[in-house]
Amino acid sequence: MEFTLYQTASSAACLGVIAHIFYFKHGEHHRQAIYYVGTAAFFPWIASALLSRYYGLSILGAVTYSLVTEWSFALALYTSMLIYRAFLHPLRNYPGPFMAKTSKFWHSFKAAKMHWYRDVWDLHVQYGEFVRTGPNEVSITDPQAVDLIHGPKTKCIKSAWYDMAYPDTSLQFSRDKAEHDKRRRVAWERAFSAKALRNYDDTVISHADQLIGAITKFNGKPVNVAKWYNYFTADTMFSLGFGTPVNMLETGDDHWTIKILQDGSKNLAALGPIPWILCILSWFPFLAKENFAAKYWTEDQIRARKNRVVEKDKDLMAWLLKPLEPMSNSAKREEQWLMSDARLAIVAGTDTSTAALSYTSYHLAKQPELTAKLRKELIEHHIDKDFSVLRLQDCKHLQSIIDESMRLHPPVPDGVYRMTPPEGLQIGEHYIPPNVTVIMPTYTVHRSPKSFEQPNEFIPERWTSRPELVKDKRSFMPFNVGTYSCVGKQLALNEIRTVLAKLILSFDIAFAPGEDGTKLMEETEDYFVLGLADLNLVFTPVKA
Ligand code: HEM
Repeated sequence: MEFTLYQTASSAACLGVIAHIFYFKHGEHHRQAIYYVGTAAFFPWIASALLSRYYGLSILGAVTYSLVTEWSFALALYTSMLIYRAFLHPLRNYPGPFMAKTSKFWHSFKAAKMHWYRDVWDLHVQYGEFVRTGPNEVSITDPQAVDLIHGPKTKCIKSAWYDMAYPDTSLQFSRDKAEHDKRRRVAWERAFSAKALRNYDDTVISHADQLIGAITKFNGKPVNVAKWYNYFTADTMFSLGFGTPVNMLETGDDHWTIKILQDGSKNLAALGPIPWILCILSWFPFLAKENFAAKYWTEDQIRARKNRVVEKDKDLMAWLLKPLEPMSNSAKREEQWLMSDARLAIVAGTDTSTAALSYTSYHLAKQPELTAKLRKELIEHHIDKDFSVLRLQDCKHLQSIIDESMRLHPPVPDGVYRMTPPEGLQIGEHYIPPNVTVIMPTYTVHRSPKSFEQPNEFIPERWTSRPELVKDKRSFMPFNVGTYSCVGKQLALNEIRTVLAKLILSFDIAFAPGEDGTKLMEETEDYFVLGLADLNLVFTPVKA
């Protein structure tokens, strides 16, 4: 061999630095991660075979040269990357924990503890409104960033986080703006038009009545509402999504698919910050056997729904099955959109509304006088005599209590990940360079003293008679705002208002003995949506 081991290692190390500076430092690489890992796994053995065949090295010598080459390359590449991220990166002057600047593993490690939104809150208390939470990521609580990042005219797009299901896609996970806007227009917005929503009222009301029936049967004994609200939202979303409920309200038990979907979301919480790992794992479906079982089960339900005649436009699936225009020329791709959007409806529409209902009920139990006030309002609007989902939206106090609960406890507390456009983003005095992930952490934004007076206090009147307590309304965004905002918002509000109105008209609501809501506040898990801890309440029938 003409080169010494030392010369080989030095050359490989130089190549590693060059690879970082001229290739890996630019653009996105997570989708190709499987090829890099494959190359790293096979390179030493192929190189060893070539070296022993053409350079006459012994097997041991060839393997040594190959491994030294690979490891020197990798070590230099990672060292170059770490030095760049820590000291030379355009975000180097943004404050944040040192470990966060060097690797997303730091975020992943923290997120695995399932309290990420509170960790981010602590970071903002320590570092201010702009915090570097990753090598290429800034978390922002400044209200003037809302329009720039999320508003209708924003040039920001969805970040690499949305590739966690790649190559599978759905409305929420589509990163291609034109494709996303088309899918939203041809299917989802029609499914949630004011007219379409009225067709879902009967389903919402009938599941709400089932819930009230189930709670009545508890006869004053404690009810874990976090669980029962989840039965309601899941049954409603399965009824609207697939045209048939999963009967959780009837059996009083979790359906296995809901449990798997929730467990799957938990695993994604820890790995979501590192999309390249998820892209690699997607090549090994046997690692997520249960998730695939749930996926195939939901796909069977959709096929069954396709063959079932349902009263005209009575469910959401009716609209997903007949988009205004196809998304592509391929029938296989159309089928993929249908399947993933139907799954999205279930995931997006259950845990979120469950959280909103549970936290609002927590506040009702904490301040019993609120229930009496709301009951009076409902009676004034004749909701007790002539129940109407539509007219519930005129009940301003009810809405203020829902809004104030969602302000203090947003069901998607982490916020959503966006990427700055090629020209970067100027937010006041702060310039964020191009292709940087930006996130507005909803929980922290909702409690910003810059936007709300007494930000940590539950004061529903800030949404009615005391508007001076809202200093910057842009900061209130539980459903997010702009092009990518929640398309199911009105359905969610209809569900939440209906259940609350029916409960308030039927029961007085109080904490169960030994309950004060601490568990809900302290032990609820954050995995992008919330995995709620128990909340035990007692419901006493209202005297006629
Ligand atoms: C209180 C309840 C709810 C809250 C707080 C909520 C919140 C959100 C948020 C913050 C987003 C943005 C996610 C992102 O950009 O990654 C979103 C998107 C979405 N939500 Fe909701 N949601 C709720 C209920 C629902 C319901 C009942 C549905 C019905 C299917 C639904 C369907 C969707 C869909 C399809 C998207 C994707 C929209 C898009 O990317 O264009 N959500 N939601």
